[in-house]
Amino acid sequence: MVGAHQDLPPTDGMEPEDAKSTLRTALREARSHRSARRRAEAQDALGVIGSHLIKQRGDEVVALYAARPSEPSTADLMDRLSRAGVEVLLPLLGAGLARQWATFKGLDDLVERAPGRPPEPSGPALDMTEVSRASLILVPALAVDSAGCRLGQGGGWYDRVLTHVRPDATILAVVFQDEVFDDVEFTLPREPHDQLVHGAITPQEVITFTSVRK
Ligand SMILES: Nc1nc2c(c(=O)[nH]1)N(C=O)[C@@H](CNc1ccc(C(=O)N[C@@H](CCC(=O)O)C(=O)O)cc1)CN2
Ligand SMILES: Nc1ncnc2c1ncn2[C@@H]1O[C@H](COP(=O)(O)OP(=O)(O)OP(=O)(O)O)[C@@H](O)[C@H]1O
Repeated sequence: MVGAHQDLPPTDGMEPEDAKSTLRTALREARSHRSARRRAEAQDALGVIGSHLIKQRGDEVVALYAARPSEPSTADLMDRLSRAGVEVLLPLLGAGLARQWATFKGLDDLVERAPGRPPEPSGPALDMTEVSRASLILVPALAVDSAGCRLGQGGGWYDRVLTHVRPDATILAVVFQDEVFDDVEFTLPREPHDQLVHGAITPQEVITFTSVRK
């Protein structure tokens, strides 16, 4: 089910790159208005929904991300998963924006290397191809549509990394509920390099996009 979504500015006739940039500005602006209380509630709810899903699926290795303050917080989910013995892989950017992973070892181990950068685990660094060990990949996104198109932060980090997932892995975008769009009403701009996702997880529900084939 795809419910009510937020209103976005018109992007008709724009090149996909420009349309993406216009939409990112609007979506980031909307995120900046979420109160601390709503963010905390979303963190708890995502922890409950995500850990239930993963227990049900029986995933042993899950790729996730450590959230920046404006993103749906995965702190509770990472903590629950690692306590349940699930290996959680997190992006490790290092000094540059390297595409590597490292295993989550606890919330205390995460460090924000510079203001605005995602918190990172201490390592050791694992090659980006290690994502092929994960049966579930939860990716950050600003928005997603029901055709599986995901709008990210614009660095192309995930588009490159997702080329290494195993063919039977499930990829879900992590978004707030009003960032899920029904593609009949609104399609996100798509470029040839964009990797499709199979569904979305929000603090309210897990949504499977039936039209996206593995
Ligand atoms: N939590 C999280 N981790 C992620 C991603 C993401 O979207 N979210 N990525 C998805 O691709 C990759 C890297 N994304 C990055 C996103 C921002 C900056 C960064 O340093 N941004 C700004 C600060 C802007 C701000 O204040 O908001 C900077 O350049 O200073 C670096 C990497 C991998 N890890
Ligand atoms: N597989 C790829 N190989 C080379 N360049 C790529 C690849 N995927 C994406 N890029 C480049 O990365 C840039 C950003 O892509 P895009 O706007 O789709 O990012 P995004 O998916 O929103 O960001 P992110 O994945 O970091 O959240 C583009 O300029 C694109 O050319």
